[in-house]
Amino acid sequence: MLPVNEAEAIILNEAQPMGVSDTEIVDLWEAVGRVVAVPVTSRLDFPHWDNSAMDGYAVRYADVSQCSAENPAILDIIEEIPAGYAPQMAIAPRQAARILTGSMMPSGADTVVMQENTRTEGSQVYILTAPSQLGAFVRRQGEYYQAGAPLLDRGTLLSAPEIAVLAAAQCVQVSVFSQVRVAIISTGSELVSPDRPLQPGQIVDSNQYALAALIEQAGGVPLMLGIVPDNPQAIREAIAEATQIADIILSSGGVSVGDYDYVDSVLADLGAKVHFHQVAIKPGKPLTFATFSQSMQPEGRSVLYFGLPGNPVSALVTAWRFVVPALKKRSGLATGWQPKWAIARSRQPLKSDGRRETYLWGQLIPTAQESEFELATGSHSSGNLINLARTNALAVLPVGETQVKLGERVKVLYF
Ligand SMILES: Nc1nc2c(c(=O)[nH]1)N[C@H]1C(S)=C(S)[C@@H](COP(=O)(O)OP(=O)(O)OC[C@H]3O[C@@H](n4cnc5c(N)ncnc54)[C@H](O)[C@@H]3O)O[C@H]1N2
Ligand code: MOO
Ligand SMILES: [Mg+2]
Repeated sequence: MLPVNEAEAIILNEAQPMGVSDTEIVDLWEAVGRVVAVPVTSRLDFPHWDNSAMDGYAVRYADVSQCSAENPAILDIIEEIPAGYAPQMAIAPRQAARILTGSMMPSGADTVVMQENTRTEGSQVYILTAPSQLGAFVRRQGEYYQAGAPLLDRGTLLSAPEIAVLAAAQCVQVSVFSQVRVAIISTGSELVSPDRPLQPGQIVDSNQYALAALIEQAGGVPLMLGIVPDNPQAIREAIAEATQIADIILSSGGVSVGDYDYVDSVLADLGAKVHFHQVAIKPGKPLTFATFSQSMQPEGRSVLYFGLPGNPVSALVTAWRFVVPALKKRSGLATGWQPKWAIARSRQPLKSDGRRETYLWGQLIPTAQESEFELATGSHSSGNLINLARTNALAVLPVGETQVKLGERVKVLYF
């Protein structure tokens, strides 16, 4: 059986990032969660002009550098500069302007004295403390960013901080990679959608919803293709349709050794390259990974096919472990697409048969010292999805390791 890290290497090698032909322009307010496709520069310096970092007085350093409370510098206030106002007058020797935080510096002035270090009398200001240096409390034009320099690189994920940067730079439209489209197919003649009454022997198709939610959270667009019965022709049609509309295809069920497990044979029929169909992972051993190369994909990329096992926990665990990193890499992210790992102390003893890399679900709990792992209570059967609720992490026991004792460290995959 293929070790997990080898399966991961095969998948990530096939998950080639989006390229120049997969880009679109979106408005800034629609750009959150998207990935920068064309590096962004701005024509504006940041700050846009010299401005004050304090409420106080704009002065000439030479006038105030020697002053003190006993020997104040006395300056004429010639103008008041509130925020949003362009100064009209130049500051000459022994003059100052009243200035407020963020306001534009007047010409002639080079330093700001904070209000707390001054006293005013009529139209004069007494500077009681010499500024620490020339330029004190002045935010210089271009100090943080100079027009034309790279602002955001290709592959940057746009979240609140990056959106703030783009807004400040007046980039109201941004070129981003298209979102990865992920077709989701549930195979199984026993399945009914959650809105249908359940007949004896039927099972609710929870995988379609679980996987769609996961794809959406990972930044992809789920295309819910519904339930397909265990019938080779129906499965073939569904997969063939999916290859025309999706970058990644997920099916669940029908990949084990049962009489009605048709996914692998249909993939072979459709000319897919099947890279593997079993991985030494628990849960999730019957996992098929294939690629379609004769597709509508630009730049020679292939459509990735994941035949996930039908058991609800197996489907979700294998999607977390293998599908999400592949989707994120495919989406064009330059960094941060890899699985996230932590080391945590286990609050319970953990057990495995040691034969497959074993994933136990629970919660990663950050503490001020060391993170801790709280195992979900109840059965860790791959059919029990009920205790998956409120979990955010999987503790991993490698092949050959049969236990982690209470309080020992364990490697954790977290989301
Ligand atoms: N003789 C063997 N039997 C099984 C093996 C094996 O190695 N030898 N592997 C077991 C393991 S491990 C798993 S996992 C399952 C995987 O089976 P399939 O991928 O073929 O899935 P199905 O047989 O179609 O279904 C399994 C189970 O999951 C339920 N299911 C399926 N789809 C959904 C869905 N969309 N939503 C909710 N639940 C779903 C299905 O009803 C079954 O209960 O095979 C073992 N057997
Ligand atoms: O490994 Mo299966 O995926 O346990 O239930
Ligand atoms: Mg089966």
